Amino acid sequence: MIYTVTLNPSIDYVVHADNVKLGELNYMLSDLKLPGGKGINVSRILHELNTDTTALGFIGGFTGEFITTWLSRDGVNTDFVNVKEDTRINIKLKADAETEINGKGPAISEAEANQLLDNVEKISSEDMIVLSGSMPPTLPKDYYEQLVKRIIETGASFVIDTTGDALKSVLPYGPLLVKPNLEELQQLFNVTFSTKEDILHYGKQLLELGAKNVIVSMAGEGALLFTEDAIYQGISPKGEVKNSVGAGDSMIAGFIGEFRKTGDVETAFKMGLASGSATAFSDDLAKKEDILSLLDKVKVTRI
Ligand SMILES: Nc1ncnc2c1ncn2[C@@H]1O[C@H](COP(=O)(O)OP(=O)(O)OP(=O)(O)O)[C@@H](O)[C@H]1O
Ligand SMILES: O=P(O)(O)OC[C@@]1(O)O[C@H](CO)[C@@H](O)[C@@H]1O
Repeated sequence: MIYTVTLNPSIDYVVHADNVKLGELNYMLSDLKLPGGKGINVSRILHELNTDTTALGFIGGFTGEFITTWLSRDGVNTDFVNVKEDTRINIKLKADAETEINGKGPAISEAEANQLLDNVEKISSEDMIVLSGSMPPTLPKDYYEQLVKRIIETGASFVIDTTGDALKSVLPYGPLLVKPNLEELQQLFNVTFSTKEDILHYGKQLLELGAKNVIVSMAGEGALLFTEDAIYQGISPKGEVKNSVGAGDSMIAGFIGEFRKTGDVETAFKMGLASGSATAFSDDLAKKEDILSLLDKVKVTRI
């Protein structure tokens, strides 16, 4: 089983509008409400690719109910800790450019936080767990590290997709995969990249700090995969971008789902690239047939 943990799920409110003017009344062209949050997106794609998955995390209120109803209707297993306050709503504005306004998230009580820590202890050494996204503000700063310590004790492997100190603090525990995008990698090391060599240097740094595999995702420019043996460059197919929200999560799902089946990083990377692009080319997350149809168009070379 691949578990995912979303500490801060969301309803993603996708709004299409033309010529948005701040300070004036604007009308939407169309809108769409989707279940969101990085781990939930990973579970949705894993399920789409017929991999067993259960989404864990905190869920609350009418917004939380929207998410659980949607996931159960789609057949995605969940085992959330119910919290008192409402799950957040994140705005994804599609106008001339893509603009995102993410909520902070609900307050999580100590008892609720402890319940999730206890729940992750129940997974087995055969399982894998993906920890993704931001933390609601009331959780202790070291909450990801607390989770990882419990996971390590079970013998399960873990993947983490978060940013800043929370990511840095768990690298020594040996995550199977981390996947910063370019901006997140620059922020992590407080640097600005000017050459490809810079990206290669800091990607390798993440391996040195403890990650077993690193993907640096670069949106339409594809991605780089760093393993202990080699570095691979992945080129994404071109297409019409409809909604790139969740492209990174889809990439993680494609990679780990395939890696668990084949143990082969190159095949897994291809599935990750195809899944990321297929989501960028869809309004919602990608469908299985879209992912598979892009597989032949993805190029991976060892550099
Ligand atoms: N415009 C695009 N065209 C083709 N493929 C894309 C595009 N945007 C994203 N992808 C694919 O998805 C992968 C992940 O995208 P990206 O680097 O934007 O991740 P991210 O910043 O983590 O995204 P998000 O936070 O929205 O999930 C890319 O490496 C690429 O394979
Ligand atoms: O605020 P976070 O937790 O960093 O990111 C949350 C989020 O932007 O990430 C997903 C896309 O990756 C969306 O479904 C969701 O709205």
